[in-house]
Amino acid sequence: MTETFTDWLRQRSEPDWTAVIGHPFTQALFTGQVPADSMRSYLVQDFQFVDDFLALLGSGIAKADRYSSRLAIAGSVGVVTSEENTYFRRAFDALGVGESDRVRPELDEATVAFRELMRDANERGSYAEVLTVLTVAEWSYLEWAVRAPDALPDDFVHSEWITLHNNPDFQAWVRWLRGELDRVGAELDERERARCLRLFQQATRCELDFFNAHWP
Ligand SMILES: Cc1ncc(CO)c(N)n1
Repeated sequence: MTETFTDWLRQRSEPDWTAVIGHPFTQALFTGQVPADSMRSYLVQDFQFVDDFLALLGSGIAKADRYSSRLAIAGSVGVVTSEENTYFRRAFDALGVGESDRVRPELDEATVAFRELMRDANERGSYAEVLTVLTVAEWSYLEWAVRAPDALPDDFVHSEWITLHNNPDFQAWVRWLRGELDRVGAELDERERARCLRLFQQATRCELDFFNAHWP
């Protein structure tokens, strides 16, 4: 038996996990058929998600048990604050998103739930628990994005959201996150492993609710 900790977590988060990575929102994204209103509301909410996600990456850097791990997480901070940040700016310009919706939009229920989960992990979670939430967010996004066909939609708002989550660097980052959680998970006792599982399941549910909130 060579089931890794992250495989174990994912398998026990079905059927939600599979519902996330094959969500109709992502299928429509592949053909550029997410209606502009849905794409706008999704990205406005996601920009707020990314703010808390960035804070959680900071928490991971602080809690990591070694320098090489801090470096790996810091590399991802670089992407979120550069490529991904400029994507949001350009997409908001293209979609006509006003200043207040960029800075302080009214938050959906799904965004609030995810925010609370991330803030809790940030403030009270162990390194393993922080990694668990980061892993769900990144691994699930890689898994839907790798399902994209070779021919991407013309509109960069759609196509770049796919390629941001399906490129060699992002694949390597997710591979690192899983390996790191497998490494740290091997040291956990049963109670701590169970806490990670509950968090993994809750975060997966949050991902599903997040897509559902922007899909009819
Ligand atoms: C809701 C959500 N989950 C995961 C990601 C990937 O970090 C994202 N951008 N948004």
